Formats: sequence, structure tokens, C-alpha cells
Amino acid sequence: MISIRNLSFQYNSKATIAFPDFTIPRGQHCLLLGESGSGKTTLLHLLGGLLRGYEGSVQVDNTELSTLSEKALDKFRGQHVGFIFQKNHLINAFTVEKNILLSPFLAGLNPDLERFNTILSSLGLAEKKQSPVSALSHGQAQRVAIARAVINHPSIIFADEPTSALDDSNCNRVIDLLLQVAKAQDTTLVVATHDQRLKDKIKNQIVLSSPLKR
Ligand SMILES: Nc1ncnc2c1ncn2[C@@H]1O[C@H](COP(=O)(O)OP(=O)(O)OP(=O)(O)O)[C@@H](O)[C@H]1O
Repeated sequence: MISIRNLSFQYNSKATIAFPDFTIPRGQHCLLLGESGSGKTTLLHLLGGLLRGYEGSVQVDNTELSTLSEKALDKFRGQHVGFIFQKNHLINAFTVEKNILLSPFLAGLNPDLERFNTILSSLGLAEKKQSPVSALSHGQAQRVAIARAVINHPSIIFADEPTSALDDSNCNRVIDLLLQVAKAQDTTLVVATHDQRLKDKIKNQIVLSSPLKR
């Protein structure tokens, strides 16, 4: 479960970004909408513990993130949260396998190779296990990023504009895949996007107000 109350954040000396209160129950799928600059990426980074120093409350799975030390937050993130960034942040010189297994390694978890192989197959990547990421298509690399985000069995997945650069068929493929993985594992899924095509796919929506109206 994710819950925020009276949350606001300020980058350096810039204007404060205030967020509406909301609660997302465990297993719910939710779109985060709002104009450019409204704070969608900032909010995902706050919810995932990538940004600290907020005012108000951010509770994830009943833990107030500001009470965690830097080290505890790293561990919490590694074990509870999967991130899919707009740019996939894969290591090009590494194989598909190494990129994905880096995730349990960094979280201090033993790699579950059976689960790894199941995820690879369900994402149509089994044949690519030993390929360097540099040899993959954009869509294949995106699926590797999804595999990396789900391998540690996160209770929450945050995805930042996962489809905005994709054509319709790849957009459907990526969002269907994410929903399928999230449903199978009772994972909470929060997708920040401008992409109108996703509005029919995920009904729950949180809308951030325009920066000009604050
Ligand atoms: N690292 C940063 N340093 C200073 N200001 C920042 C930083 N990142 C974002 N901002 C500012 O915070 C505000 C919210 O930005 P954010 O990227 O969260 O919005 P967004 O809704 O995700 O936008 P977009 O849809 O264009 O990606 C903007 O005014 C932006 O300029």
C-alpha cells in the first residue's frame, strides 16, 4: 500500500511542488497524470525513495520513508520496489542475463534462477539470454528493463513514461505485459504518463495539478 499526506518537495531554491493526498491499496494499478512539469517524475522518485528531504508523509507498505537511514532505504528499495525508467538504464556491454541478475545482486538477494528463466520466457527473451544488450532492438531492451524491475518480486512497480516513445502495437505489448506481471504477483503498479492510449487500460487515475495553477 502507498499513502501520501500533505506531501511537498522543493528542489534547491525552486518553488515548492505540493501533491494531493491519496492512498493506493496493495495490488491496485494506477495512472499518474498531469501536464509537463506537474511533478510526476518527482512524485515517483519520492515514492520510490530516490529523492529524500520531503515535507509531509510518504508511507510505503506501512513504512514512513523518511524514518529510514540511507542504507535501510537502499535495502528497502531493492527488496520492495521495481523501477522502469523512460530511458532503460541498461548496461550495453553486459548480456541480458547479467543486466537482469544485477538487480538481486545489488539488493543483497540470492538470484532465483528458476524465476529468472520463467520471467525471460514469459517476456519472449529466452533466446537472448547471452546476447549483449547492445545487440537488442528497442522493444527487446525495454522488456529486459521490465524483467529487471520484476525479478526481485517487488510489491510495487513504478514506471515512468514506459510507452510514450512506442508505436501502437508496441505500446499495447508493453502495457499488457506490465499488467499481466503485476496481476500475477499482486503487485501495485503506478505508471506516470502523458500517453492518452493508457487511459483505457488503467482506470484508476491520480491527476497532478498544472504547475501554472498552483
Ligand atoms: N533535478 C532537478 N532540479 C531542479 N528542479 C527540478 C529537477 N527535476 C525536476 N525539477 C523541476 O520540478 C518540477 C517537476 O518536474 P518533474 O520532472 O517531476 O515533472 P513531470 O510532470 O514529470 O514532467 P514531464 O511530464 O515533462 O516529464 C519542474 O518544474 C522541474 O523543472
